[in-house]
Amino acid sequence: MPCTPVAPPFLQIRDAVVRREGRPILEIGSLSIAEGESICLLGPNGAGKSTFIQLITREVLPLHRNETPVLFRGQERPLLTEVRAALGIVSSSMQKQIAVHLPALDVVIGGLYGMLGVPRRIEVTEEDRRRALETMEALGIADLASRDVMTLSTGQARRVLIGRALVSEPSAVIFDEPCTGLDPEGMFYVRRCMRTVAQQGRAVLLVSHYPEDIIPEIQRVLLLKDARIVADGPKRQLLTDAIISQLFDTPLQVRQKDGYYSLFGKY
Ligand SMILES: Nc1ncnc2c1ncn2[C@@H]1O[C@H](COP(=O)(O)OP(=O)(O)OP(=O)(O)O)[C@@H](O)[C@H]1O
Repeated sequence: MPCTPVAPPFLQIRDAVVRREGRPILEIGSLSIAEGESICLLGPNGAGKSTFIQLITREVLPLHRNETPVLFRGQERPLLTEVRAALGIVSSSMQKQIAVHLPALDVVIGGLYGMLGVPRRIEVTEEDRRRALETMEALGIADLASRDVMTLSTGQARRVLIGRALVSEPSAVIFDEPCTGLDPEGMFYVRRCMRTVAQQGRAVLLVSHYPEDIIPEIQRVLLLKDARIVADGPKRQLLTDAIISQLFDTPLQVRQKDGYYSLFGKY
């Protein structure tokens, strides 16, 4: 009987160590994320979350090993263009880089060219516009298309950035602390957009300090503390008072309702 080839993991990490100023700031023994799998990397400030993202995007390199520490779809030396095409990225720091008056649609179109806006040398096609508008429609933000991005609220601009990350149809989207700086309305819509991304069949790779960001579509949680993944498993097993209090070194209570989690201080 012919056997169906098994797809290699989207990401495989083995003995990856990143050192800065003489100390490890990230050490991952073994980790595998399947194609299409959504996860949340949860941890306190300084745990190594940004370094983890940069390891995936290949902006930082781990120490040399005989066996390549980071494999992308089974490849030891993938083309950077291939990695970037597969990954969309949304981060709050990106928003600070938007310092020009542009229609929100142009920011989304910029995602087709790996830029924040449309580069001058590029002639935008009708097809580009159609794709960008369709992406904005899917996220429920088509009404923002002609708005000057500098005049949008932080929450609206964050959703435009999600559109920018999605327009090139990546298979996975990294959400780097997507709700930082947002009011409850902004958080509501950003989390709803994350759900749309997951429901489109794309992997959501969420990095956050807050269990509140973990949308129901994410089942697997990785807890990062002091540069190491200290736990990796289903959220219902890891999002407990004892484990989360230990992760943040703070007395905390975790509550779950309708598939969402919330944190409360045990004052
Ligand atoms: N280039 C660098 N040189 C020295 N130390 C660094 C460098 N980059 C990061 N670090 C340190 O490595 C640790 C992990 O940093 P990282 O930014 O990955 O953490 P994080 O979990 O993303 O933090 P936060 O939640 O505050 O964004 C921190 O202690 C940070 O100060």
